[in-house]
Amino acid sequence: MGTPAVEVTDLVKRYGETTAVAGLSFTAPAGAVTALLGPNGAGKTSTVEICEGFRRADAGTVRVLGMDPVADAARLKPRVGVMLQSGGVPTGARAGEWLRLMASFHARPIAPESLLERLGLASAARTPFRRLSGGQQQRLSLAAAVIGRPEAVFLDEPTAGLDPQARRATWDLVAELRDAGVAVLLTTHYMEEAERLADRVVIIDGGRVVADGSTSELTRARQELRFEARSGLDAEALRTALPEGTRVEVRAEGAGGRAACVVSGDGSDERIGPELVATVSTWCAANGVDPEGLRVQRRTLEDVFLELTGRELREP
Ligand SMILES: Nc1ncnc2c1ncn2[C@@H]1O[C@H](COP(=O)(O)OP(=O)(O)OP(=O)(O)O)[C@@H](O)[C@H]1O
Repeated sequence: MGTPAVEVTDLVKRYGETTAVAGLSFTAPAGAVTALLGPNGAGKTSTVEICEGFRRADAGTVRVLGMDPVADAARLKPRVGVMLQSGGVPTGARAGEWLRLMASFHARPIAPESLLERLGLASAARTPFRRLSGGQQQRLSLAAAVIGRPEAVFLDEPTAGLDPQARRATWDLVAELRDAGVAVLLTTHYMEEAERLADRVVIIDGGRVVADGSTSELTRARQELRFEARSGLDAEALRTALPEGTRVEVRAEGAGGRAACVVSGDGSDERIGPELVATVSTWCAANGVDPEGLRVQRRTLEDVFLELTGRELREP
């Protein structure tokens, strides 16, 4: 692989007393989706806005397509697409007119009508920005970011608050950009979004990278056995019935006072075999536990985040 499309090294950003970004490094290659995943306030937007040239770093370096986002802004502009969390479209601009205007700035734009169609905005083409719904505004900002066929695209929370259909349309468009060789850098606090869409996930917490890799590298493709049960499940008793080193974790689940039980191996073996499933089932039967939804599944990025930071990725 050649020079990464985006290269962030030891980035620091402070706002007065707050250190939003505390020495962050990662790269985003061309032809790949790189997701900055982290809870609210982790420093994702600050990082992306520095890459976009909208904010200056206090320390560290950022290179986009080999250039400095601030010093080389004029040269970068036609080659980079930016979708801001706040929209960035004048409130009176009509959706279709705005996209046609954006297209006119580029040598080889995507046809505005086809983008409106793709993103479910065709019927809103004549509607002023301020009268669009939040989700429509977001999709218009996405369309404006990609219309010039950029080499690198920055998308800040591209699907926050979108309905499932609009989210899927966004994901399909992002996957197409990636397949066309574009470097896509997006921020998200949706674990599913990072898992489904990203080739590379950079998990950020408190302005630092806590993990970086593909989803399967981060989860180490490790399996877990999970089930739900009435609260009061005796995790210790279950543990003693299982092979030595097997981990049993019981997490309180909000609804109905039920508990989620997670059984995982000792780290030497990443798979959950049928013997272990049988032993857990037998123990449940003998102890009057109804293991609802008993299943073997791969560890999720949510689990990885919890393990690394001791906190949930999602806000309660
Ligand atoms: N302009 C600003 N002035 C002061 N503090 C700021 C400013 N922008 C961000 N912060 C603070 O910096 C920290 C990181 O914010 P940032 O928006 O970069 O995180 P984030 O991961 O993108 O979160 P979110 O998903 O909520 O946007 C937060 O504590 C935030 O309150």
